[in-house]
Amino acid sequence: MTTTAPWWDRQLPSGMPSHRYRAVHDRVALPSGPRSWPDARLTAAPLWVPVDLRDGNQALPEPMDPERKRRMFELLVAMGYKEVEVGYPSASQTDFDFVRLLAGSELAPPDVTVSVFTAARRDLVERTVESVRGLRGDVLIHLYVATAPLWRRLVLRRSRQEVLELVLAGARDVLELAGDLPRARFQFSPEVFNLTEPEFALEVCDRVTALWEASTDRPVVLNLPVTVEAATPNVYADQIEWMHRSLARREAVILSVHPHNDRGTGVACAELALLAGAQRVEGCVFGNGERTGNVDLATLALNLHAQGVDPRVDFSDIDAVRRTVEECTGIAVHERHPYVGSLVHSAFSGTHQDAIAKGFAALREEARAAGVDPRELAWEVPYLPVDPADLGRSYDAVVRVNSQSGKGGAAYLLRGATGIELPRAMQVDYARHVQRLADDEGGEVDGERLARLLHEVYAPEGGGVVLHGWHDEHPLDGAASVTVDLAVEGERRTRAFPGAGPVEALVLALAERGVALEVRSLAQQSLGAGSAARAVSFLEYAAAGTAGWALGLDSSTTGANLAAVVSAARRLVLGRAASPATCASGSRLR
Ligand SMILES: CC(=O)SCCNC(=O)CCNC(=O)[C@H](O)C(C)(C)COP(=O)(O)OP(=O)(O)OC[C@H]1O[C@@H](n2cnc3c(N)ncnc32)[C@H](O)[C@@H]1OP(=O)(O)O
Ligand SMILES: CC(C)C(=O)C(=O)O
Repeated sequence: MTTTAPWWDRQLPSGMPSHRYRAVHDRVALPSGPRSWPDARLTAAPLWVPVDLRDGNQALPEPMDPERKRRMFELLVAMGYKEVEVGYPSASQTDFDFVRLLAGSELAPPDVTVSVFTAARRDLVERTVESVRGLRGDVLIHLYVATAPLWRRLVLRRSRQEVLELVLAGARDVLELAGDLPRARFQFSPEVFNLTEPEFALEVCDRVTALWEASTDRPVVLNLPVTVEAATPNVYADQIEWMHRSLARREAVILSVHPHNDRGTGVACAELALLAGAQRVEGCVFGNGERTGNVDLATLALNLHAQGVDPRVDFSDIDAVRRTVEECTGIAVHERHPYVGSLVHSAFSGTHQDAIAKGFAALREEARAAGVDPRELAWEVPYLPVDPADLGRSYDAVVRVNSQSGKGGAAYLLRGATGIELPRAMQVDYARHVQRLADDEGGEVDGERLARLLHEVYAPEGGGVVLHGWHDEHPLDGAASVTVDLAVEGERRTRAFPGAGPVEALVLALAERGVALEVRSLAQQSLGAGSAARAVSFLEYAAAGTAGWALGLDSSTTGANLAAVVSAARRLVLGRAASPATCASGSRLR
């Protein structure tokens, strides 16, 4: 195969020392075998195990104090997690005390399994077992030993055989010290599984499950971690599928994964591992953990939700979850974090806003036609993979306006802030003003500012045009007429216009005073209901080679129409003052 780059690829060697690294395939060869994960589908949530209180906690610059541990635990339980790794009780007094707190209180419900972590050292196992005595529910004693060659050579300084013996000695200690605890089960993790020779990982795991006599009544958790992510997720999927097919006592094993996120593909690793036969996932709620973190349980759960699969944990108030996690870890969740970031349901760009607004309108219309709440309908809104309302978010932040936005976004936000639905052609004109404002002021334009802008542009004050009053007369023996009491630039006159309607009369009165305009279209909308109802009029006018829009608001539709004509006249007068050639903010007629 040639390595010559095609003509369209002009990238040059970077000069970075990439030659110092070796691909995982060159370090750990996976035995070939059948592979079914590429065709599998995720149809059910796995057993989730948050390790925020252990793996997440050990990675914090300032580990959680007892109060924060407690809050995190309560949150996890309230969200519906049924197995929680609560600490490394032999490693710190805080962790030991926390497990004792759980044992001596009602904090851990009986249906929640409490998992505790230990290395393979007898004194550490002893202390671990001491910590869990008296717990009401199931207990999982989680033993780990690194099995990968680099760790064997540099960290443990033991041969393969010696590492196997270390594991078995630890497993014997666990069995001896905790085997008689009524509700204890065991877990083993060959740490750095992903960089361990598969046959060795298999041998170690099979020896442990044999020693612990794994059975369907007392299954053993085999947790195969991506301790340091080092390969593309398909490699991990192959490793998991091979283990899944090769393990002895498979029916007595709960196959678990524990991906880290060094390559940024922890979520992909977990998902592909589930396709490949894993049944349980360890991770942290928003991906806290060593280096780039543990796999993000929120993303995994909500990825399922967004595919129509019940995640079996509750993220319906995701911001409350985020606040607690942030307070407990002291680490802020990024604005672009999947599902939970403050910006992830917001669209600033015009085409996205347009599409989202159309999606919402279609949903509203479908719901209206079917006589149901929109939340009962299948979610199909472009650019929004999930309904923000499912996560306890309002729609307020969905569309946000800045200089990248278009007419759809501005109109959408204005509608939310004022209830006013601009006619489509007026949206185009208004968007130009919004764009100018966003460019001039920089940053974001909120709904309140959009409402002010609407009034400033389309219903300006001043211009010397004041409609003091009007009335119509319908004499029984004569022609109807409308009388208009109008001031233009300080000069007030009252005049009757026989045969004219109110709008026409006002237009004629203005023309007499040198403010000529032609009404091209007039549309109305009512705002609110009952005695508080108000009418809004949208007037499109032409005058002296220009066209423009004006807005009128009043308690009656006629009053709103007349107010819109006054607004148009003011715009013309103000525009003349600003520039004799063009009308203020109006567009020239072609
Ligand atoms: C991938 C993971 O997340 S693993 C979990 C990591 N978590 C933590 O380390 C948090 C808490 N840890 C601690 O507080 C400490 O490491 C303790 C209390 C457990 C042990 O402390 P120390 O006895 O001082 O050992 P220290 O941490 O310096 O070094 C680890 C020792 O354990 C050995 N070791 C490492 N893993 C294991 C294991 N799974 N089983 C047995 N021994 C192990 C190392 O080879 C090293 O031994 P050495 O001192 O003979 O070289
Ligand atoms: C030992 C296991 C579970 C672990 O924390 C890891 O490998 O990251």
